[in-house]
Formats: sequence, C-alpha cells, structure tokens
Amino acid sequence: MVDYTLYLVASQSFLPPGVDLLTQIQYALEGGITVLQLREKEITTAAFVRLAKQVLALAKGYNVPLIINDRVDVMLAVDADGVHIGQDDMDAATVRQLIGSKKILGVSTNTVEEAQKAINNGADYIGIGAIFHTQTKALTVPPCGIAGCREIIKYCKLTQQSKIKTVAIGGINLSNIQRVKYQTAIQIPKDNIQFTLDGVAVVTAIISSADAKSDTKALKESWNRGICSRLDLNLCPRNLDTLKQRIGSIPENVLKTNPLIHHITNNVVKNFSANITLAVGASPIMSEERAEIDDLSRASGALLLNMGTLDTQRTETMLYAVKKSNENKVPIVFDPVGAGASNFRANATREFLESGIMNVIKGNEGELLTILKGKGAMKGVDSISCGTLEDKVHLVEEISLRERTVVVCTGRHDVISDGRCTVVCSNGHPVLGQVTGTGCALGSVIAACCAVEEDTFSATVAAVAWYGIAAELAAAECNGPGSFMPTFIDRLSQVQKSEVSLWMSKVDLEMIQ
Ligand SMILES: Cc1ncc(COP(=O)(O)OP(=O)(O)O)c(N)n1
Ligand SMILES: Cc1nc(C(=O)O)sc1CCOP(=O)(O)O
Repeated sequence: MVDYTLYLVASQSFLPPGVDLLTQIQYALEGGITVLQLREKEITTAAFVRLAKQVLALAKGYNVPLIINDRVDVMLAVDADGVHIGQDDMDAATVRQLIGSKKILGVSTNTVEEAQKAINNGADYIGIGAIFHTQTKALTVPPCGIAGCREIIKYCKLTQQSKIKTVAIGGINLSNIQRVKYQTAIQIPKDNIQFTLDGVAVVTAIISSADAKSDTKALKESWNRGICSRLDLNLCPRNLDTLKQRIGSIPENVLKTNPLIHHITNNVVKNFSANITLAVGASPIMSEERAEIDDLSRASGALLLNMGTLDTQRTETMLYAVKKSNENKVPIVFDPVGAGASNFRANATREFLESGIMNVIKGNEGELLTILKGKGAMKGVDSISCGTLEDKVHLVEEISLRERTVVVCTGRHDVISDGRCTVVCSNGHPVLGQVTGTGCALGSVIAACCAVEEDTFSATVAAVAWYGIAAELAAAECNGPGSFMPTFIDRLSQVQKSEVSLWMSKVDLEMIQ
C-alpha cells in the first residue's frame, strides 16, 4: 500500500542556489516525504536515466516509491515504481499495457470527466490540479480550485471507484496545506462518513526550500494535525429545549463582554450597522485599512465581512483579514451581498470561501444559490425566492455540509444549519424588508453573539431570534418604516434588560429532524 500523504515532485529547475538535486531529495526523504516523483523536462534521455538510477537508489533506502514523470521509457529502463502522465501524454490505457499491472500509474486530472477516464484506463491514483495558481509551470487550463477538487473527490469516493487514490497539486505550501485537506473533505454525517484527499503533491514548497528537511517535516505535521474548526467541536445542542436554554444566556453575555466587532462592510450600511452593534452591547469598529488588520485581528471578538459595494482594493483587504482572523481564531461572519449580481462578485465570493474558514455564512436565497452553483443567480442585491421552505432547508444544509460552516438563509422564515442540526426561526416582521441595511446589520448581531459563544450554531440562532423579536415588538408600536428604525434599535437594546424568560417566551423556533 502506497502512502500518498506527502508527495514530492522533484526537479533540478527549482533548487535554491548552490544545492544539488540529490542532496535536496535526501533532506526531503529525511523529513518524511512518502512518495517521490522525478520530473525533468530539459535533460537528455541518457541524463534522465542516469539521474533516475541515482534517485531510485536513494529513495529505496527510505522505502519511498519513485515515480517517473511522463517518460514510460525511462521508468522501464530503471525499473522505477511507476509513472505519472498528463492529459497531453500517451493515453493511460496504453501506458498501463506497457508497464503491466504491478507498477503505479498516476494521471493528472482537472475535471470529473478526466478523473472518470483515468480510472477506467487503470490509474492507481490521480493528481488533482492545479488547485491554486503556481509559479512552477504555465497552466494550460484554469485552476480547478478547492470546489473543483471536492467534486472530483466526491466522484471518486462515492462511486464504486473508491479504491482510487487522490492527491492535490498546484500552489500548495505550509500556509494552505491544512485548509486544502479540511475544505476538500466530503462529509455525510447521517452515515458518519468523511472522505478526504489521500495526500498533497508539491514542488517548490520542498524543492526550493533553504531547509528542505524541516519544511518537509512541517508540511507533514501540518497535514497530520489537520484543522479543528469550531464546528468540529460539535458543541451544538441537538434538541430544542437545550438549544433554547443555551441561547437564553447569550444576549446577556454580549452585554457583559462588550466584544469588539471589526466590520469590513458596505458603504450604504456602515452607520446603521454601527448603531445596531452598539445597541446589542458590542463595540463596532469599521476599517478597511490593510495596515490596521493585524492589530484589529488581535483585538477583535469577531470579524464581519460584507460584500456589498465591493471593489478590488477592498477584496484584497478582506482576503488578508480572513487569513489573519483564521490565524488568530477570530470567528468570521461572511455576508455575500449580491453574490450573483455580477461575475466580479460571484468570483470574489468563491475566492473568499476558498481563502479561509468562515464560521457563519449569512445570505438570502439568491446569494446562497450563487454559492451553491458557483454562478450568478440573482438580480441586484434584493432577496429572490427559490421555492418552498423545504427547498430552502435543503439549500442551507447542502452549503453548510460542503463549506463546513453554519449557514443562515434569511427571509420570511430564517433557516439556520450546521449541517447536522437545522432550525427554522419564524420571528421577524415584513417591515424589516422596507428598511435598507437591516439584512446587513443582522450580520453584526450574529458576529457579536459568535464573539461570546463558542457554539457558533447556538450563537447564530440567538442572534436571529433576538433580531426578529425586536422587530416584532417595534413593528407593533410603529406606523411604518421611518418610525420603525429608532424603535427597533430601542427594542434590540432592551432584550438584555427584560427577563430572559420573557424574551424566550417569544422565540419561535422549530427544529427540523
Ligand atoms: C502528482 C502529480 N500531479 C500532476 C502532475 C502534472 O503532470 P502533467 O500533467 O504531466 O504535467 P507535467 O508535470 O508534465 O508538467 C504531476 N507531475 N504530478
Ligand atoms: C507539476 C505540476 N502539475 C500541476 C497540475 O496542475 O497538474 S501543478 C504543478 C506544479 C506544482 O508546483 P508547486 O507545488 O510549486 O505549485
């Protein structure tokens, strides 16, 4: 059985100055690579064979299989352990015939169709890529990304082809290896199943390293350690009474803790969102300055990322803020405002989701459909409807399982899921739809609750119910959207001052089994 955990694709072209290939490979072997590929594009056949013999002898000493890139003849000449071919090389079925059944055959794939063909033609493993952009070679097709990789893994593992091994390649390094493993995982909680990649393949992360042994060790440790997000802690209560008990204490904790909520939000709602944040007992800070992100990330209880009025510069800042928040374990609430309104926003949405771990995604049906399908599904930024409440529940559960995050779909009924547990909250009032910014400002309340409660699911339910009840109370006292706004802010700020039992008696929640 080959262990594909950390697969080095070695090549003389990317060595640090003054280091030779055999030395660098030796360090990588000492550091713990589990598979080695020799990929030489610019040497003669004779030189390739000579080098392959030396590398094979080295790899054998560590019991690590040697795969030859592209060249079946070189592989046969040195009796290496296998060969790796791309889509433009000799076809996999012919290669399999030439090398026999005992040698390892790897095939590069970028789509489900290519994976299917590689499996039918006798591949032992597939290289899935490029996941990200890479400096190592000019790509002939765009990166398939985390989402594309996940589709291929899903196909491989969910069909009877589950024996095929999967390795991701392209732009993978120490900064993203854990995330690649985490975000490409397929979860089926009802059957208690999780499928993950078998490993990652890298070129420059090891071959260009000034300390290849320790970088190899670090990559392997990172892969084996994996990420544990808040959701994996599995803190969410699985029955309605326990959930209600937990959410009852959250508003008071916000008031006591007064967490700082860093907003990178849209120009239309900044003032309103800041007032709503203050009303629930948290402290807002609105900043899009990249130079401040490090400090703010260390000081904040949560980050709200809102995609309204997005531009290129803000996208860059938001991507950096995601990175820093993940490093500092600051929960992120992501609001993909108008995700489907333009290609720019649809692409940015995908980029944000692939750049790090979001703790909550909050959107309307159109925005969430865009996330699910990966392309525009709406007009402007107003909410559109996709169907029944049942459709909405499926939409939310599917995204939650795929993105491994809590998802809220707002609307007449708010649906919230962590992929294992789903609730429908029916608090709220139609007048919320007549005041601009009320959807965005809900993100601020969710962020405030996530800052004080590690169980992100309960925090999100608490925020949604709290917001909805305040809207109901305010609407009952007002004649229209104008007078609603100030009264709504008043009612929101009074929840903590009323008896918990009083506001809990107004919570309208249903748990979907
Ligand atoms: C593990 C792994 N995956 C993919 C590739 C890319 O191979 P190919 O498509 O043949 O491209 P070149 O390497 O020839 O540029 C790989 N080498 N290893
Ligand atoms: C050799 C190769 N094949 C790819 C593919 O997409 O098939 S990407 C790639 C280069 C990977 O290099 P690095 O780890 O330095 O980004």
